[in-house]
Amino acid sequence: MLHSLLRSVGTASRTALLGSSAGTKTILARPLLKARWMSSTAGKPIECFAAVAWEPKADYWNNALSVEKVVVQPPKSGEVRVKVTHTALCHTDAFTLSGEDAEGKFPCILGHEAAGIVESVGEGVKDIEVGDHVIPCYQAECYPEDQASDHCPRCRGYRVGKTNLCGKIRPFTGSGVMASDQDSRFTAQKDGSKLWHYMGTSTFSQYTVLHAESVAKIRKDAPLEKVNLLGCGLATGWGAVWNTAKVEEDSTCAIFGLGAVGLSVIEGCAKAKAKRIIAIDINPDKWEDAKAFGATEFVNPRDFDKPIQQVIVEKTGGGVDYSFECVGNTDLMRSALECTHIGWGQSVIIGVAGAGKEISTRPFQLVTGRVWKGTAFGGFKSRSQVPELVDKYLAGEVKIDEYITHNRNLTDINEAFELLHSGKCLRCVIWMGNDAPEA
Ligand SMILES: NC(=O)c1ccc[n+]([C@@H]2O[C@H](COP(=O)([O-])OP(=O)(O)OC[C@H]3O[C@@H](n4cnc5c(N)ncnc54)[C@H](O)[C@@H]3O)[C@@H](O)[C@H]2O)c1
Ligand SMILES: [Zn+2]
Ligand SMILES: [Zn+2]
Repeated sequence: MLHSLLRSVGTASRTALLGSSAGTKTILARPLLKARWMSSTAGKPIECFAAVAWEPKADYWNNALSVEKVVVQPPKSGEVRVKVTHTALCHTDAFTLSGEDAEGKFPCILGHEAAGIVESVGEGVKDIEVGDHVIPCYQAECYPEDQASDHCPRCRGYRVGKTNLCGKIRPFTGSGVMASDQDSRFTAQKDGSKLWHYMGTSTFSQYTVLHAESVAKIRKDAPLEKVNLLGCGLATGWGAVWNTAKVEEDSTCAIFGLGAVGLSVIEGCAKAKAKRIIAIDINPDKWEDAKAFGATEFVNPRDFDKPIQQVIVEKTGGGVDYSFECVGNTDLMRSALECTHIGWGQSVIIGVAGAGKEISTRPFQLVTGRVWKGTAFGGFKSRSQVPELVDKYLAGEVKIDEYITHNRNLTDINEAFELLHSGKCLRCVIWMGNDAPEA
């Protein structure tokens, strides 16, 4: 895999990607060079390497991305150009790459779980400076002045605090463009083709352009190769427990799906001092991980010849207080709702289902007091709360390292998708300078 990919990148490009070509020295993150290259690249297009998704591919794990040179335009008004140092792969990237995502727009540069360093800022950007360490956030958060005017109705007036789903730039991030001119900042170097942005982040590129609303500034002592995971999966799982469900001490919880998201839900439940944490997965190999993150018991639906909701209701004497669907399977969403307790049970949907899929249950389930909820980015406000999560990690209050099962170079990103697909990988961190530690 690695070899065929390197072949497709080509020898000259490969040398450049590894940092020994003068033309691409911007790729290097050496602190001594930083001040010089930052001032020399500001205001100019940057040529660098990115993993381009030219078209959707149902078998996304099979060499779907092309690592090649792209040109990244300077940031325009209200934008920030960031040197991406590390990015992880999330199942949402795989989902879009597979063609299941109705919003997927190709060709594009995927990626949304990353960290990096600000290279330059566009006009009018107030609180972000060159050299700042940042986490790109696919769920943007507008500024207080937007909330005081008509710029963001979702964050205005009596609605303040009701949701983290700020809408100010969502129409643009959802359609692969930047807000100021509704255009892209990326082109392919080989033929000038336009490449669309993805989720307002596009972190599978050594440089990316972000709306200032999507940039969470973090402290400089945080290891970028770890905290990049706070850009999506872990924040989502913890937030589903703490912000969306608000799990209480002594409660009973069921978690369906034990990938990184499900495991972070388990960690969140353990931190909330839940008494019983039931981990559910069709892959029995997941039990050891689940236990390490705080699960108290494991259930494999394939061990039973009755519906899993019935199994859980019987096991808990009436149902769980909280359940979380972390797979993206609409049948499982129903099971997750129906295994909660009559009167107060709450089920939170986290998994992203394929385009056109619908959920169903008997209305009686809701009439009798169960609550069906969903969460995006765990309800966290990104710019203001991601830095707090970084603090929590550095204070030893939450895990990150334990979710990182693999590290790979950008040239090996297709292998990373293969690992993700195999179920053997929780999170694989891509080192964008091709300097991943030996596996
Ligand atoms: N709502 C959000 O903001 C948000 C954020 C990040 C990820 N997601 C979504 O969360 C989901 C999980 O992400 P992940 O990265 O942890 O994925 P993952 O693929 O690593 O984990 C999924 C797990 O579900 C298990 N599974 C599959 N089918 C099952 C079944 N029928 N019953 C029980 N278990 C089953 C798999 O064995 C695997 O362990 C994805 O759908 C992803 O797109 C949502
Ligand atoms: Zn807003
Ligand atoms: Zn994600």
